Amino acid sequence: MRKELVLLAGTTETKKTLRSQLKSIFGDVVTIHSYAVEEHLPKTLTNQLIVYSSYLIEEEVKEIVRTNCKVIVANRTINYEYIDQLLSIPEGANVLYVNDFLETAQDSIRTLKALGMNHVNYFPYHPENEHVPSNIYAAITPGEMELIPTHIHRKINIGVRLIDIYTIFKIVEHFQLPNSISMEFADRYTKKIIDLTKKLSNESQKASTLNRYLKRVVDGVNDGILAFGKDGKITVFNEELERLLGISSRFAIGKPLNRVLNDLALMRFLSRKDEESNEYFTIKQTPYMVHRFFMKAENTIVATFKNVDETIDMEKARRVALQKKGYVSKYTFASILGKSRLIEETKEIAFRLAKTEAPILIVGENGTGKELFAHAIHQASSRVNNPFVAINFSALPEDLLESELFGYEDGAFTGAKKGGKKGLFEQADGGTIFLDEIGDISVKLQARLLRVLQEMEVRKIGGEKNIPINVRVIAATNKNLPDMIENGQFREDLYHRLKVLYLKIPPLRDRIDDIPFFIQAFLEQFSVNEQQRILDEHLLYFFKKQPWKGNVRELKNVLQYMVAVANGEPLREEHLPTDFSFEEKEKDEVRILNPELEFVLKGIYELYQNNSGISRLKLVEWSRLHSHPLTEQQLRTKMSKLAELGFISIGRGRAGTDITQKTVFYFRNQ
Ligand SMILES: Nc1ncnc2c1ncn2[C@@H]1O[C@H](COP(=O)(O)OP(=O)(O)OP(=O)(O)O)[C@@H](O)[C@H]1O
Repeated sequence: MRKELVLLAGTTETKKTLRSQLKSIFGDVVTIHSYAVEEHLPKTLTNQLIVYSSYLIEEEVKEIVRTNCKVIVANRTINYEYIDQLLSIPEGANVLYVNDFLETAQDSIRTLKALGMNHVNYFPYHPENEHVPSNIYAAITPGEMELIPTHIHRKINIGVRLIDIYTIFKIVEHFQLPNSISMEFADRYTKKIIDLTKKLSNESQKASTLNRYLKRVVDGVNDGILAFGKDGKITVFNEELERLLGISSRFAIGKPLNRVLNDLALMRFLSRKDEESNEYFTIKQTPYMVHRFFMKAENTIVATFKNVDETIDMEKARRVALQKKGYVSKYTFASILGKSRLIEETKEIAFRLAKTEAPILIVGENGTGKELFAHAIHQASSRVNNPFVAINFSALPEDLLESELFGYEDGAFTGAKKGGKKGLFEQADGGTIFLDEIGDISVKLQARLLRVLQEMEVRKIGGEKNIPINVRVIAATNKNLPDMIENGQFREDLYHRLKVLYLKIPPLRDRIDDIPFFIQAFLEQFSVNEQQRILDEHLLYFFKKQPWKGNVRELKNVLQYMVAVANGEPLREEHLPTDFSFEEKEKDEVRILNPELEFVLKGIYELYQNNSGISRLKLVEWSRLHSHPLTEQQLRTKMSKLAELGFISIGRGRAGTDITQKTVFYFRNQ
């Protein structure tokens, strides 16, 4: 399963740094392609997750980023690892902040101030800015050392600003990455923050504002965080830990661990000598995963406490809520039966399409399994943990469809539910919406649907604001949409929006090799005893000859019917449904057969039933035995007539002569 992300940055330096940051977080789970505007850009980017290093990039790349891409504009933050250098600048000094654009320089100054680094006066500087205030103590820059005016000697490189934790979470959410990745990242992030806290803990009074800021960050983390030195004295004890242990940080900080904690097992675990380990502990009836690691440089042990129930519950609650609404996909590729080359190929293609984000149009006759494929595609996609919402356009009246799809605001129309209603598009957010029987949708609704797909936004009926949505669209139809476009019944622009990717499900008659598998599977499901589980050869042969206009569904229904009427007996021809789609038509044609032809056909049918192979020589013999000898030549003429009437097929060479289902019906009805 390939997850890909395209990083677009302004400069090579930013590209490199952010790329390595992303790589360190996502490892091999997400493939990262990165480009810098100052180098070269790809021609177009379609259907991808794009991360802009800054909103300033947008203008420069908008020509190449297609609307079907999902764009995340990264929030950037000061690289914590370098920040302590700023503390060496004396209070009240003038500092030039150097960057390639005025906006990024101003932006960074804002971040620094927000971090509490406001003990100096900042002046933004970029290459087109001629004016450099006098009395500049130092120039700081996020990696743009060569842009610093030459007369300034004190240069501080604070490194390229990194992508912040919230942006990372957005990426994690987009790919629906497993919980463990976000947890691991949060842990690493926590570790960095603690690292910095430690670094600063011995700094002068000037650092106190920064420490206060960091305390806010450490406190804001959802896990309990504890740090203590080699001497056993606690140095970090965040708010979450206060809450979960019921001990105040004021009491804990500065005290030896054994005076604060009274859980012996936990104490022993925390004081272990190994570098890193995990263990579960129950604290006040709540299970926690405690992750402990050693920070060598600081000679400090750090432990994070994660509430296991909460993490699992959150995921469970989400799934239960989806299940309650029925918004989950039920089938995987394993549920799609069949061993024929055609179905194997179709599954293979579908599996590959599942890995992309683009809309898919599934085309196939009734009952071929289009819905089954839509479910399986969702299951194999990165959206598997999000809703799968299906709507059938042929099942609901027009006005209901509109409110179902888009929702409505309170009081949008008479009878509208109080408080309004979320539409299916909104409910499917983050997941997949399956638009079944798309060929049955009215022209008016087509226009509305088109707008939603173009903008990826919905507006509720009676609503005023557009709600952005993130859904993958899978549509299906048994209609010939190009013909409908020709006749003005279907919008061509909508067709192209839906048919970015295309999947054709073959009719059952084109994959008759699958019929025995289906029979076996369906009989296993329906039959009441062992003997019903095996279909006799003649019936199997007959089944293989059917045109199966209703495809797998029809086959399934026929078998279910036969089991019901057979009353526990083995299945026989007589149990076939009487209204079997083409039976009536066949009967009418059968009546025109003259006795001479019927005699020959009877011979052919008997040979077929005896499984002895059908040849003219055998028929000569058979006719003699039945007191009506015919010559080979006579048989040739009559057999061609029978073939013409569709009772038999005359193959060349080894293929030999065979009967058709018409013959089966002919004798069954006598
Ligand atoms: N390859 C398959 N393996 C197992 N069951 C199948 C397969 N194909 C179809 N079916 C079964 O046949 C029935 C019809 O399938 P499905 O509803 O997916 O078809 P469809 O093409 O969406 O039909 P329609 O166009 O009539 O809505 C279902 O009961 C489904 O389980």
